[in-house]
Amino acid sequence: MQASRSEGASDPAERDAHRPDIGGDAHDRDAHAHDRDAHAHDRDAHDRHLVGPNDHDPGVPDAEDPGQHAIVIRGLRKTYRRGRVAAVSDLDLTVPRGGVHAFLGPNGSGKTTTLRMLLGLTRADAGTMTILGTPVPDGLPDVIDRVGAIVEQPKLFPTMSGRDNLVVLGRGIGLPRQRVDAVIDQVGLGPRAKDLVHGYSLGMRQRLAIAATLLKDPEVLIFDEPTNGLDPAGMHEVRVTLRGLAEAGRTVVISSHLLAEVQQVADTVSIIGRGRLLREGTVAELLTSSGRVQVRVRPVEDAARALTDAGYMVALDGSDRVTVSHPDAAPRPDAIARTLGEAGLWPTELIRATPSLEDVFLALTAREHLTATSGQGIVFPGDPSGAREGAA
Ligand SMILES: Nc1ncnc2c1ncn2[C@@H]1O[C@H](COP(=O)(O)OP(=O)(O)OP(=O)(O)O)[C@@H](O)[C@H]1O
Repeated sequence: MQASRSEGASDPAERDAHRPDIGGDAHDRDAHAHDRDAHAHDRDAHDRHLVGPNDHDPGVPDAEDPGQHAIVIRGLRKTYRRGRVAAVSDLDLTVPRGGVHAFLGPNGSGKTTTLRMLLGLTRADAGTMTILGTPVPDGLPDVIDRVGAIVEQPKLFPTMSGRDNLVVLGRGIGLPRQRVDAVIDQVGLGPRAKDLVHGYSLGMRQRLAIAATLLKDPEVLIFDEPTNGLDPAGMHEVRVTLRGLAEAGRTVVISSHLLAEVQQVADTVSIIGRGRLLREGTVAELLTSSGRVQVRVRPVEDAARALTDAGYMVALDGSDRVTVSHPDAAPRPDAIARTLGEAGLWPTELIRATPSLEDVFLALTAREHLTATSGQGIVFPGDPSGAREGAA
């Protein structure tokens, strides 16, 4: 594994101390040190947990054979500040082999913590994790050469050329120079490879970091927020690079909260909120199953009742419109019209609305947040799961 600054540190305490940007204030670091102590006490119990494939969920194919997936996580948990901050709570995650998988969640939802646990950079409190079928963190030495990752800002030497940076890294792990040229080509840095890194744009630096992870030709690539801080051109460069890597047969896992960006590059997605899985599937499935129909009808309350009685979910926004969704599949306008007609109600307008990934994400994560903080049933316009509570 290359290119992540922390990965060279083998002692867990030292690795955590290198964490530059999360919980970075002194207060948090102290709290974190306490956490480490507390966790050291129950490491035996923890190690018993992290020994192999999930055995709680026998019906799920990956539970039977995690080897058929790039990454399988079950029941993963991590708390900080002596249990007061739950960063990850019983998280389940399945990343298929091949393609780009986006790991999505709002700020603070536990993405980085999850990736760090997966890579052995911080310890889980409970749960099982496998990479390419190998239980981690115990089996990391067996699988580490098949994984490349960037979870923190990689260290590049700005006064050296991009190529020389890679030569130094390659030499350190005994790779021939030809391998450096190959990875430069793979990320499209060729024409600028001999320029000094301090003249590189952020997008070029990120592609250089990605090139460094490719030196050992890994099957699985894990990038935490790879387009963070990039301008649209930089994002485009990185997106093209990620797509190219996936098309060459690798599994690329990216964490992100840039939804429009992800929609253009990902094949599969998992969305988390407050450390829990909210939804996973292909981008196409997620968008199709989240389709809605907007119906203009009066009186809206009667329409909402008729539709919820028929198994639909309905959100009201105070106008004469209802937004209708269904738990299993996108609702059909003709079926909605029939249901309303049977109740003696006549819609004046039915518009099929296809959500963006951002709509799906916002609906899922907003509901998660507000339900957790208020404990009330809430109607979110367009949020299928919240809608029934409000309309019923
Ligand atoms: N070392 C730490 N000490 C204390 N709390 C922490 C530490 N690391 C993370 N947390 C807390 O755990 C939660 C999850 O953080 P994490 O960084 O994993 O989320 P994230 O989804 O990656 O967020 P972002 O998108 O902002 O990077 C947050 O509440 C965060 O403040």
